[in-house]
Amino acid sequence: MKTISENACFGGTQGVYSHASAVCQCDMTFGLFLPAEAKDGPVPVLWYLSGLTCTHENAMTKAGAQVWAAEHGIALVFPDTSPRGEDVADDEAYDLGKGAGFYVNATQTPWAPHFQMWDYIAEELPKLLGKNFALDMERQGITGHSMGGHGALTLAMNLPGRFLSVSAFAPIANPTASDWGRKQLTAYLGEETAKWAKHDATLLMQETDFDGPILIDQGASDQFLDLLMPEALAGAIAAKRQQGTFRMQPGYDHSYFFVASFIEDHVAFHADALYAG
Ligand SMILES: N[C@@H](CCC(=O)N[C@@H](CS)C(=O)NCC(=O)O)C(=O)O
Repeated sequence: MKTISENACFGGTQGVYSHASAVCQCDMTFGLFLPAEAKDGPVPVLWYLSGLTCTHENAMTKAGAQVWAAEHGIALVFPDTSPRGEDVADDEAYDLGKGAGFYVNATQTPWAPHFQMWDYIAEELPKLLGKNFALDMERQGITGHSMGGHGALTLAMNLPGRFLSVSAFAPIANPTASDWGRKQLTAYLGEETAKWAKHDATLLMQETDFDGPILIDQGASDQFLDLLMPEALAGAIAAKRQQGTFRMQPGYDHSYFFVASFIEDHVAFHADALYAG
């Protein structure tokens, strides 16, 4: 693992690190905010998965999460959204290939050799983090924006027991029924739609064992609302009688100004779950 940068931040440290990823077969970069408390022992962890076109950097510099993480003594992880490098396949469209890994393990050509973002986030990066930093991996929460909200919800629901809480900002909520989903799931996983189901938060909600709290914020003026399909997930949450809060926020669009406006609530929501008991 290589340290790219470390900056003092709200009494803690905002770091950027890179490492050779065995599952993605390339070098991967991630951001990690450690609060001051990490100097004295392991602290709880909140994952932040980013959306289309993002690297590890967008949320780290634009969401304003560190001040609240410092207040609650929680670490923040900002992973990249896809494999990187010259030999990694890409597409001309911004919503496929680099910056658009969709948090799945690709099985199809030309994506399969590097696009293993599910295993990267679920397996490889947590092991690396637990080994190298003062993090309490028994106390993890996960959040994300747009494609990252989809990643956060599907990881939490597929890995019951791993995350004590899950939240999302404008998640891609029903990708198997949306052009933000069908295109990428076909490209990465193939045309057999049965293989897509574990990557759809709305479908998973009907059968999940995840019993932690869920918080979802959605901007009512989001320019991508029809692609995100929040009403499908809201309906599934209600139908399941899942513990959860869904908030439609009038006037807010899809940007980081929206994320930054509600990140305080999300960090506090996760802190409640991570410090409970
Ligand atoms: N490529 C499109 C959409 C990309 C987009 O809105 N990406 C969101 C996540 S889905 C984002 O966080 N972009 C990076 C940023 O705002 O820093 C555009 O540029 O309008």
